[in-house]
Amino acid sequence: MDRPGTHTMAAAPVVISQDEVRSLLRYRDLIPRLEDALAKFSRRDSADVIQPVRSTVPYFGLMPTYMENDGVLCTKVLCFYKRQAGSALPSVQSTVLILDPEYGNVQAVIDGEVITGMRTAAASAISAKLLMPARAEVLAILGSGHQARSHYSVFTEIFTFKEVRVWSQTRASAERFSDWAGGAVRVCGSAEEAVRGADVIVTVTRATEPVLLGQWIKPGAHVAAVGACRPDWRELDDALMKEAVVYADSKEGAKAESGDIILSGAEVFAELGDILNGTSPAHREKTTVFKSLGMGLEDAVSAKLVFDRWRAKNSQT
Ligand SMILES: NC(=O)C1=CN([C@@H]2O[C@H](COP(=O)(O)OP(=O)(O)OC[C@H]3O[C@@H](n4cnc5c(N)ncnc54)[C@H](O)[C@@H]3O)[C@@H](O)[C@H]2O)C=CC1
Ligand SMILES: O=C(O)C1=NCCCC1
Repeated sequence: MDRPGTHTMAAAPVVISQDEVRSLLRYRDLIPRLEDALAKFSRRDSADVIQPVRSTVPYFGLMPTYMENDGVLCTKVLCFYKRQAGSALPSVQSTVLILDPEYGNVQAVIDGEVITGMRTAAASAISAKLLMPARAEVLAILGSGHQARSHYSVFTEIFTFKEVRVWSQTRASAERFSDWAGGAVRVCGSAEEAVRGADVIVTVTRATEPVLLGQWIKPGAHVAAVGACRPDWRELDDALMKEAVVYADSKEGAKAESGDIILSGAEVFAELGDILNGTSPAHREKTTVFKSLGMGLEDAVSAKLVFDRWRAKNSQT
């Protein structure tokens, strides 16, 4: 593409692999940037963030974000394809593109898997920082796949739990997860056993029917609900959705995509950004649910961090 007045070709995009993303992205850098971006999003100032609800056709989603004041133009493309039995591929495959906001050329093509794992877990960790009870001792994780691992990593990096429990569809997969975590995780035989008495519960399953029931939950617990991102899928039952104070990453996203919200008729009380802006209270003393759908904004912030680090590293050599 010719840049106005120069008649030179735009540089070819750089390709940043999954291993490079893993070496460049750190939760300690990502979390404060995500907090800042979520707060900006909730102020709804279009010069700060324009991020529509994900646009989808069967098996494919597009997640664009424009941050004029920060000079960020970005989109994630994601595909939900069936995996072959035994495949190590994730259920969702994604790529993040960074574009030059002035000229529109693609500057970087970045593998989306590590970004998706880390930014989703970081958003859940932010919800827990804001909403979990003051003395949180027990963490329960339902599900043992890709998101379970990133959630375990960030929750044990930034909080200190006395006990971490996992439940999964099969005992073997929960045991593999516990082995991966160095054996520090108690494998539970049922979801109920895992969540009874837990202070923080993370649901990271591909369930389409509720796996977490309100009757099992300790009053005041915090739930980060990450799966069930389709309008007819559930992870949480009506009792929990109606009893809890429900927060979301984006109210528009939650109302369009979350079966737990749409089918239970629960109200979204506030976004995480509203708490960060001080415009809505964090009801730590009550049972709370953070309904996470995932935002293009989170990918954009993560990808910018990766690209900035990549450029700094590669300009020195
Ligand atoms: N909120 C967000 O930003 C994001 C949400 N997701 C969602 O999070 C969930 C987990 O994603 P990954 O860890 O990448 O998937 P994964 O395929 O790696 O792991 C899924 C886990 O769910 C379990 N599972 C599958 N069906 C189940 C059922 N019927 N009942 C109970 N457990 C079941 C599997 O055994 C496995 O442990 C998915 O629903 C995915 O769509 C994924 C990325 C971002
Ligand atoms: O935000 C994402 O990325 C995803 N959200 C819902 C499920 C698929 C991936």
